[in-house]
Amino acid sequence: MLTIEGVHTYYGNSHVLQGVTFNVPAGKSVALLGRNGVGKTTTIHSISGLTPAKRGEIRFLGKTITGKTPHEIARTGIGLVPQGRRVFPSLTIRENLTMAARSQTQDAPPDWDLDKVYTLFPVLKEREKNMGNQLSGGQQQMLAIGRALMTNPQLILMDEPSEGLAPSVVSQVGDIIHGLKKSGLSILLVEQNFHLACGVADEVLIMSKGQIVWSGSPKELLDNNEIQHQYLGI
Ligand SMILES: Nc1ncnc2c1ncn2[C@@H]1O[C@H](COP(=O)(O)OP(=O)(O)OP(=O)(O)O)[C@@H](O)[C@H]1O
Repeated sequence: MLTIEGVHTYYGNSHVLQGVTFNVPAGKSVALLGRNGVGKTTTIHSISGLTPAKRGEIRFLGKTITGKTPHEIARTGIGLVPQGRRVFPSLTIRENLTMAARSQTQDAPPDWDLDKVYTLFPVLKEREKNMGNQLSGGQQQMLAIGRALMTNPQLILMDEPSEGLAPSVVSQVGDIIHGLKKSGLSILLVEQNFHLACGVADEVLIMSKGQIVWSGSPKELLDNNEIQHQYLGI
């Protein structure tokens, strides 16, 4: 579904992604792990066009998306749940959601609409007139996920959804990700929370210094103390 091949991305002269290659198969969830600053967010931003790749190719559903604008890439069916949620603080919950609404094709009714997002996250319905900045961290995360779903994506990119959340809320986020997977969405998840990532992923990738240095199943990683220690500091 998503293919990343030999991607190199820079910030000015700083060569951050140094030949990143991996796939996200349709209907699967892939977790991208690694220490701080190795290039995980830059990978997400290269896919979504926010920090375009300088070399290499990114294909989605068989079409090249490298070189397209973030808006064009979103319209191909890639939803982004950004690091830090990026909820609009001075818009209501409802406005945060409806401003993202987009149907997949002009003729077909959208899979995700306000009602369906409210069914998934009833607390957002209860608080729909509240401003974005009046939500707890967990509720803001639900809003960020709901906003991405309103674009009717086929693939969702999630950048550290557990960041700054209490452990009970982190397990709720894990349940939400499981639910999204069940609904047929493909997921690329960047996480610092090793156990959350291993609990929801079909495949785990480890990044170090701008390259993928290990890949395997969550079980293979859980059984491999050396890799955990070397690349994740566990
Ligand atoms: N806007 C920017 N300008 C310059 N350098 C940047 C910028 N954003 C990130 N970097 C640098 O690029 C490298 C990779 O950063 P990136 O945010 O992709 O890492 P990460 O693996 O997501 O880390 P974290 O877990 O801390 O978010 C780091 O050295 C970082 O300092």
